[in-house]
Amino acid sequence: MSRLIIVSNRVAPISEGGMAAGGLAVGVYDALRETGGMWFGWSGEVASAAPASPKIEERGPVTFATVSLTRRDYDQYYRGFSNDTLWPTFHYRSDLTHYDRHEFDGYQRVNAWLAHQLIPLLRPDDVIWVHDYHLIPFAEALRQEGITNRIGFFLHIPFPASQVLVTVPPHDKLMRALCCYDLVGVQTEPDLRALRDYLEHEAHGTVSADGRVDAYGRSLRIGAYPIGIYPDELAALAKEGQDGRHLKNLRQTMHERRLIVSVDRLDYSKGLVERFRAFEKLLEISPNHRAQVSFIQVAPPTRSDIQSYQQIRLQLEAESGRINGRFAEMDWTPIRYLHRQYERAVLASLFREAHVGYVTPLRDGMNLVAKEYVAAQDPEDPGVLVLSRFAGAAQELDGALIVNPIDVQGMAEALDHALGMPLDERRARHARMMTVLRRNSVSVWRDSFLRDLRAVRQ
Ligand SMILES: O=P(O)(O)OC[C@H]1O[C@H](O[C@H]2O[C@H](CO)[C@@H](O)[C@H](O)[C@H]2O)[C@H](O)[C@@H](O)[C@@H]1O
Ligand SMILES: O=c1ccn([C@@H]2O[C@H](COP(=O)(O)OP(=O)(O)O)[C@@H](O)[C@H]2O)c(=O)[nH]1
Repeated sequence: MSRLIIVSNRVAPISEGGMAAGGLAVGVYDALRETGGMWFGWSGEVASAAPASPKIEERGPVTFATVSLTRRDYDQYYRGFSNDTLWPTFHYRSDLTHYDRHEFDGYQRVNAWLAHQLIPLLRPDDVIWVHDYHLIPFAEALRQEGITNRIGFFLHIPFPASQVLVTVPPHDKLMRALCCYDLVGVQTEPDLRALRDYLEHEAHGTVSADGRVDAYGRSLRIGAYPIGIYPDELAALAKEGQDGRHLKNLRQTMHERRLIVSVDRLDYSKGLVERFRAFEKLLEISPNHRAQVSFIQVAPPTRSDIQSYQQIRLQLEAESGRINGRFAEMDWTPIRYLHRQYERAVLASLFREAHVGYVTPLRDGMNLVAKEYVAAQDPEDPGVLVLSRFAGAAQELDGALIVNPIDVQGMAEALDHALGMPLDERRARHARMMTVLRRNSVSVWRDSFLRDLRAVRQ
């Protein structure tokens, strides 16, 4: 079998037990540790000069090849065009999008430089799988250097509607570059419909019913491949943590109260402010929950050098302070807002302890937390997932209470419904979702994408 080369901007921490840095790193690492192969990407470091070649480290069956970025590259490629232009637009927040042509030039330059760094490590039959919006031009850059290997691309974030995508000034260049891949995967059917729409109506290409595309003079395939988790591993992790220090401390402070839990990077796409207001609304409309329910929001910092992320942090701090000031009692704090990162094992046990998993992004490619919450539950006495219809996970998790994340009243009612749901119904919903999670595990995601990629030129 040919070697697998994974390319992504964010690479999982190399040290054992290191912190996960978001869903891409978690999902890709789970997929790669079974097959083995090489993972190439940014080391997460900003250095004064670009390295001459990647740093190579072995960890079990995975070889990590990482490079640092210069400050200019980081500013233009990562902070600028990737996270201040593409991220907000692809999450339908054109109001937060900034565009600077120099940043786009930097984005292309860094893609070409990264491709150049990878080339000496490649073998002719390697299969290359590139991940996410930071690296749309990566295959084009490899092709320009004569690389003919199979190259696939997976987009972890939503693919936006054409009329939103065309607000990015160089949308045509981006989509032309995207068509240099052999296979382009997105998370869900709605993402696939949006991609197909752009290719047919903006690029004037053709797309067949089974996903064959002819556009910009190139032939490729497109498909939907929802990323998953290992639900049984996660369940075991959650169970193991039940006697751990974190949970013991938590139980002592809860005094038998019910628990609602949310975990998200502190990102404006995650709908945190509306979520806090819906919890406030719950306390307003159902006074019986006052002093009986606590809400824990874990929200580790992310991309904090971007203004829109600084603003969401200030807004959330103000909201949690205001709501706690309004409802708190001497021995009860309604919202516990934790602006820090936790290990996945700790989160898994916290999920199992929670009566409600409260996952309400305004837009999200998938949202692995929603899947992890379900997997962590005790099947005999499971909690209830309240899930935004705009998370990719909502396409699969039909046992959740599906909400519109801007409908504060609707979310408060869903929380009330979840807190009062009878055991039989909770068990039935949970069992249904576990079946889906097992069927669409992370290995199924990896294997179906790679099967299609290996088949493209046969
Ligand atoms: O690398 P960062 O800038 O620190 O951000 C973390 C990651 O965030 C995004 O994750 C996405 O991938 C998940 C797994 O497929 C998916 O569940 C989630 O909906 C996405 O938001 C981003 O796409 C990654 O590139 C980042 O590494
Ligand atoms: O403090 C934290 C917060 C999150 N996560 C993990 O980071 C991933 C977040 O992925 P998701 O798809 O939900 O969102 P993303 O951050 O990728 O947008 C999940 O596996 C979480 O368990 C973690 O390990 N520690």
